[in-house]
Amino acid sequence: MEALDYHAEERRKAEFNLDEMKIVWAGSRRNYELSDRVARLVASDPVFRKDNRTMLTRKDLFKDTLRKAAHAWKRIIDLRLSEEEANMLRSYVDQPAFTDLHWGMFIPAIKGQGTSEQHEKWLPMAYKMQIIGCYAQTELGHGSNVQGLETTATFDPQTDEFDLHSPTLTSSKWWPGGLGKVSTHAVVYARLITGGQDHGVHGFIVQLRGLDDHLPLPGITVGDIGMKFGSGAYNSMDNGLLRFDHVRIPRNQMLMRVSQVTREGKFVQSDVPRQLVYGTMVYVRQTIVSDASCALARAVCIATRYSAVRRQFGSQNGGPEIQVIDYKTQQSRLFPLLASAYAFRFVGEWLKWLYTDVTQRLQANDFSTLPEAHACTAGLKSMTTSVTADAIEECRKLCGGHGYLSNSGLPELFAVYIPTCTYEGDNVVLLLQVARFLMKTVSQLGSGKKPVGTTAYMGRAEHLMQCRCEVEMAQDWLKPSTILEAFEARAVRMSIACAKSLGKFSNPEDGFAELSPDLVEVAIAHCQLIVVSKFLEKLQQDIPGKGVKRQLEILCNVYALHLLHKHLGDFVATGCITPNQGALANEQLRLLYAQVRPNAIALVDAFNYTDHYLGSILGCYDGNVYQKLYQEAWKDPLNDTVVPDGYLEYLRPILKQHIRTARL
Ligand SMILES: CCCCCCCCCC/C=C\C/C=C/C(=O)SCCNC(=O)CCNC(=O)[C@H](O)C(C)(C)COP(=O)(O)OP(=O)(O)OC[C@H]1O[C@@H](n2cnc3c(N)ncnc32)[C@H](O)[C@@H]1OP(=O)(O)O
Ligand SMILES: Cc1cc2nc3c(=O)[nH]c(=O)nc-3n(C[C@H](O)[C@H](O)[C@H](O)COP(=O)(O)OP(=O)(O)OC[C@H]3O[C@@H](n4cnc5c(N)ncnc54)[C@H](O)[C@@H]3O)c2cc1C
Repeated sequence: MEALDYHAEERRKAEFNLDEMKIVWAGSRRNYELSDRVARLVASDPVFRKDNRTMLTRKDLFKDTLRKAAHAWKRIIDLRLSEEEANMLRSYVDQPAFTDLHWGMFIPAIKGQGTSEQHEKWLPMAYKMQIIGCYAQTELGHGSNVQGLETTATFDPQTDEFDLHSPTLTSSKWWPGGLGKVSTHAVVYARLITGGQDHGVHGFIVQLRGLDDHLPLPGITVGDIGMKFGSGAYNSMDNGLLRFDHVRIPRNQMLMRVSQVTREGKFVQSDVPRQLVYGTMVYVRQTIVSDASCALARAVCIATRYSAVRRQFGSQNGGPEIQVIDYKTQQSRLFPLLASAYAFRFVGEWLKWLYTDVTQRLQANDFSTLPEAHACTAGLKSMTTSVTADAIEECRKLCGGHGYLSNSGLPELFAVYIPTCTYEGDNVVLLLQVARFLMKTVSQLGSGKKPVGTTAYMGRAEHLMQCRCEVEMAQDWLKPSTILEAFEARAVRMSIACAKSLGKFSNPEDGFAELSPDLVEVAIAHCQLIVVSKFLEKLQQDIPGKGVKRQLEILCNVYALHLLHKHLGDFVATGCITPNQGALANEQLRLLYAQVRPNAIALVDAFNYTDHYLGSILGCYDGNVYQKLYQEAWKDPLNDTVVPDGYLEYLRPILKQHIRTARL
């Protein structure tokens, strides 16, 4: 018997080859096959069930997380999964866990900041999970300002050890994931002090708990920081607190790739830039951009499928009502998000390439591209996560009342996702880093130093400052060079205007602080330009499959023109386009939405998400939403009994009070 599919008609409307689009989304046929296999493996395993987790108490949720992590590890070993497959498996399990920090930060910190001897000693144990580690940087009093950390690591030449100490309450480590209840070790960031001199913040490998009894080692106070936003969600993670009372570690546990302390206590700064101490954050920020496309795609998939099932108003002669996806307002809210998911996917792919390139250069002691890698990872992490967090909430609203039900999957997705705007660098703090980089680039324009990479367009500032947009008709906005020039001109004009305003301040730091809201806008304009330009570059590639490239062109235009419409004030105020050209862009945008419409369901099918991963009744593949909502309601614990617990104590006395009153 053929399976019921409420979206069958929608799927028939698609004008492109879905299988080929799935490959474009996955990045390659190999990636597609790997991720498809691993996603199905997770979806079919009852241990990885997650439909009940918002009902669990904190303790039960945490134990469930430990159980899933142990089971995932067993599957990884039994099936001899590669590191890449193992990462995929953990991400499809879709439950924040200590393993994210062990594999995602502890190991990368040792790899990036440790020496080869330190790699040999620590990495084999970490890879086998004989030790479990976390990344302990943030403190109660300082997160963004890493140079303000207070924990000290004082070298004692007598014993060849560091003495780790938390001198104040605010120096308590606070937030590290996996620290609270699980980690046996941590990479701890502390101020290095030798001979009474403070050498700034460095990383140290510190054992926290006994490997036999899991008890904190002497001098260490450790625990969980408490419940976080939402039910389920990030509460599966044991974000922790940590204090040191003169804890001793051997000298060779300082991560010594960037700087060293000799046996005599001499501090040696190598020719590696000190910013490499921040390298793990750069790595994770890069992964967060790709993850943003996944989270956004997930929310968009739910909202798109539901919008095709949901009908409201407009029934004629007793016929069906209108699918809400056919309302132009629904399209103008939903389709830019669909386009953004694809845009973030491609910029994420490019950022991964950039990161790999900078890593190879660093190994060869070429540090020239580090500032750009920092600016790109910081800026794109900030921009994509802010958009995604807002988009998840918009998708909830696009699903009307049912979007607010836990089983729509959207509330939990929102709750898990939003801290991404804060962790790995607060989004505003990161945009200010991008702005610094841009202002530095502008200040060097006259010096003969040619801007390269993502700021190469600034080298054409003279042209971009006075060019005029040539759009006369709506369809002129479909020309890639017209779009690109408008975004470049807007970014460079905003940058130069800010640089000029900064020049009016006698103290540049005062100027930077005063103008910081404008500088944030400049950074956003630059990041949007990067995303638009990488989408356009993607379209230069050979993309096989009937209609696939055409759909991507439509999505790219939607992405660019919706940004232009949203930030029309910037484009017009900087004289990049006229108000009339802005209106033509909006006209073209409406035409593009009509072209997306028949392909919308297939475009979200291309994400290839299993129903397990989506975790949403509204987004399920077959679209059988109402029956599933109805069945699911009866599974709620409140429906275990017809009359609720508490009726006799609390309800009945109120309901019966009129009898007593009447008797009085
Ligand atoms: C496939 C596997 C996937 C695994 C994924 C794992 C994902 C796991 C996710 C788990 C979930 C959550 C984990 C969360 C973890 C955390 O949150 S860890 C803590 C993160 N903390 C932060 O991000 C702090 C943010 N603050 C900073 O980064 C810095 O303090 C800040 C940059 C804001 C300022 O630093 P200063 O040293 O004061 O720098 P400044 O004076 O402004 O700049 C000096 C100079 O240095 C350059 N710079 C700064 N940062 C970097 C960098 N990271 N890399 C390179 N260069 C950097 C800066 O541009 C300046 O350069 P200039 O040329 O002198 O101007
Ligand atoms: C779920 C979660 C997981 C985490 N996991 C880890 C982990 O594993 N390891 C770890 O070490 N840390 C972790 N953290 C901590 C995280 O990295 C920090 O919270 C983050 O870097 C932000 O720092 P903060 O909390 O000090 O924010 P603050 O800097 O105090 O920010 C507060 C406000 O001040 C503003 N602000 C701050 N500085 C400036 C400035 N210079 N200019 C303008 N505005 C400014 C910010 O924009 C924000 O609005 C985690 C945090 C969360 C929420």
